Amino acid sequence: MIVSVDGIEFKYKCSKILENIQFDVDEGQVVSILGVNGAGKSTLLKCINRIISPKKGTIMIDSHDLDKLGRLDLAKKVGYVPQRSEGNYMTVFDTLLLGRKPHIKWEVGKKDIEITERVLRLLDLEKYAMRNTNELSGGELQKVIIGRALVQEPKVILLDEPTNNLDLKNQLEVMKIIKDISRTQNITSIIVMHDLNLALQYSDKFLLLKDGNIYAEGGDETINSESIQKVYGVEAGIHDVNGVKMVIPMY
Ligand SMILES: Nc1ncnc2c1ncn2[C@@H]1O[C@H](COP(=O)(O)OP(=O)(O)OP(=O)(O)O)[C@@H](O)[C@H]1O
Repeated sequence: MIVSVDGIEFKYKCSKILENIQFDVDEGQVVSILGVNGAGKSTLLKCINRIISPKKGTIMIDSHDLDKLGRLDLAKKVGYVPQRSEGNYMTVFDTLLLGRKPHIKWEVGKKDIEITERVLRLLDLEKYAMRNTNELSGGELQKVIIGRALVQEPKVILLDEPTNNLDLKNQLEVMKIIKDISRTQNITSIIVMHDLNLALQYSDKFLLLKDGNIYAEGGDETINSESIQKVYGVEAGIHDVNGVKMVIPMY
C-alpha cells in the first residue's frame, strides 16, 4: 500500500467537508476521485499533500505518517498538479528543473538535467523549452505543470482535473502519459476527474465522493447507472462501445 487514508475529517471554519474518509491505494494504481462540484475532491487531494491538515484521522504515504514527514521528504514522495496555474517569466526548462529542488543539495547536477530533458521529451515540450511559461497556451502550460511534478520523481502524483484546459488530443495524451508512468515507473496517480468516460478508460480504481463521504469505491463496476444517479442525480446508461465501457446520459 502506497497511500492509506484512515478516518479523516476536514472542516473549513464550521462547515464539514470530509467525514470519516477511508481508502487504500496500491503502488502503480491510477485512481480517479469523482463527485459533483463542491463534493470535497480538491480538499481531499490537498489533505494528501498536506496543504491543509485534517482535524481527525491519519494519512500514511509509503508507510510514513504524513504528519511526521519533513517538507523535503514529502516532496520526494508526493507531486501535486493544482487545478489552476499561472505562467510567469521563467522558461519551460527552468520550470521543470525547479521540480528537482527536493533532490538538489548544492547545485544542479547531471542527473537533474538528464531527468528534465527526459520529461521534456516525454511530454513533447522540447520545442517550448526556452519559452517563458507566460507565453504558452493553457494546455501547454498544463503539460509543463504536470512535467514539473514528474521531474520530482515522486512515488505518488496528485492531479486536480489535469485535462481541464486540454483539447481532445491532449486530454488523451495526458491520460496516456499518466497510465504509462504508472505501468513503467510504478508511480501512483490520484486524479480528480469530471469526465467519467476518460476516468473509465484510464483508471484502475474509482472513489465516488458524496456529501463528504465515500459513497462507493472499487473497480469499474463502481460506475453504474445506480451510482451515477445517486452521486450526480443523472439518469445514465452504461454501454459497451467497441469493447470500451461508456457512460451515456439519458437526456
Ligand atoms: N478555502 C476555503 N474556505 C472555505 N470553504 C472552502 C474553501 N475551499 C473550498 N471550500 C468549500 O469546500 C467545499 C468543497 O470544495 P472542493 O474544492 O474540495 O470541492 P470539489 O469537489 O473539488 O469541487 P469542484 O468539482 O467544483 O472543483 C465547497 O463547498 C467549497 O465552497
